[in-house]
Amino acid sequence: MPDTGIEVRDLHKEFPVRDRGLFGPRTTKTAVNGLDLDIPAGRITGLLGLNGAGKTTTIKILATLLRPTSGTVRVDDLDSVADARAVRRRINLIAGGERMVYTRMTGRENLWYFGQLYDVPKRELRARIDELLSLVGLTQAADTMVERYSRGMTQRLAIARGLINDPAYLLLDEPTLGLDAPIARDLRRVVARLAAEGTGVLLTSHYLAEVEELCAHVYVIADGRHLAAGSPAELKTATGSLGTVRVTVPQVPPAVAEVATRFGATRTPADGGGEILTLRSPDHMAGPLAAAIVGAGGAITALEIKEASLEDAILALTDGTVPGPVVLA
Ligand SMILES: Nc1ncnc2c1ncn2[C@@H]1O[C@H](COP(=O)(O)OP(=O)(O)OP(=O)(O)O)[C@@H](O)[C@H]1O
Repeated sequence: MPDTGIEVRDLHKEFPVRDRGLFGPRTTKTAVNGLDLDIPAGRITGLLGLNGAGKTTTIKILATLLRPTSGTVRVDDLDSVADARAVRRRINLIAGGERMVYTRMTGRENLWYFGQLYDVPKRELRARIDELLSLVGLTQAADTMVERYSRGMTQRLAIARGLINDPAYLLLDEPTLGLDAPIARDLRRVVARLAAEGTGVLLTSHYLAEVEELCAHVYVIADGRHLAAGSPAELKTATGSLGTVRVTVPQVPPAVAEVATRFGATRTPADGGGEILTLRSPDHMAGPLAAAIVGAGGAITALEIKEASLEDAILALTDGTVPGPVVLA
């Protein structure tokens, strides 16, 4: 089967809801409103948006847990509604914060059970379970009932469960939610390695640093609609998100004050004496500012550059500062 990726076209999902409580009039809530997404093999694709933007609904449709109201999802050219069984073999879902394993079974029993659900051949399954338990650091706790696991251990088991069928496509909905920093870092490494080996990954996360570290391409959605797409760097450029350059100087003679004014830098007293000149600007302005200060006879005691973050870009997009949709090449 060719690895053509996951192709989402004009996806819509409406939920029937009742306004004003149980006996109110029936209406519909549109959670996903015409999305197009491409999740190719071997790439980590991000899906970002504020609370209620439609991310979880989209991921659940891709995982075949929900049926779309209209539109199509094709996984390696298989239709996710008509060929749902075959699609399920090729995908898996890891959702942080949701109970995805059985507490009245051991870790190993859980993986055995889910492996059988995915039709993993028994002789392969035994070896794969050992491999996955070791990968998520649960070898010692393999035969302990999950109800005795800590939250982090349960989440690690959910990660192993998500990999049990060696999925071609991995859907990650807040996968590091509630994980300790070292375990979250290990998970990011595993995900990066899987993608490098050809797995297609879709990631939603509120930790934008994680998205920035992992994702080659990011879709930003709001109210179930497309708002912007591109690499984290492209999104930052498109929204004009600025970094911060901070230069500490021991004193500000008139020529240096004039440089600060010319660059539009703000001046604040530094803790250990002197002043800090702060410039909100693209990162590449640090060099010219420092050179101008030295050229004006000033001295520099510290120089700090903070790059623009993806968080700034997403905030700019979702608070309406940048009128969407933003079109990138
Ligand atoms: N079963 C449902 N019935 C009615 N409305 C729903 C249902 N599931 C989701 N919604 C609504 O659809 C919209 C999208 O929800 P969804 O959970 O997909 O958003 P999200 O982007 O994942 O948000 P979050 O970041 O908070 O997880 C929300 O307004 C939500 O209230």
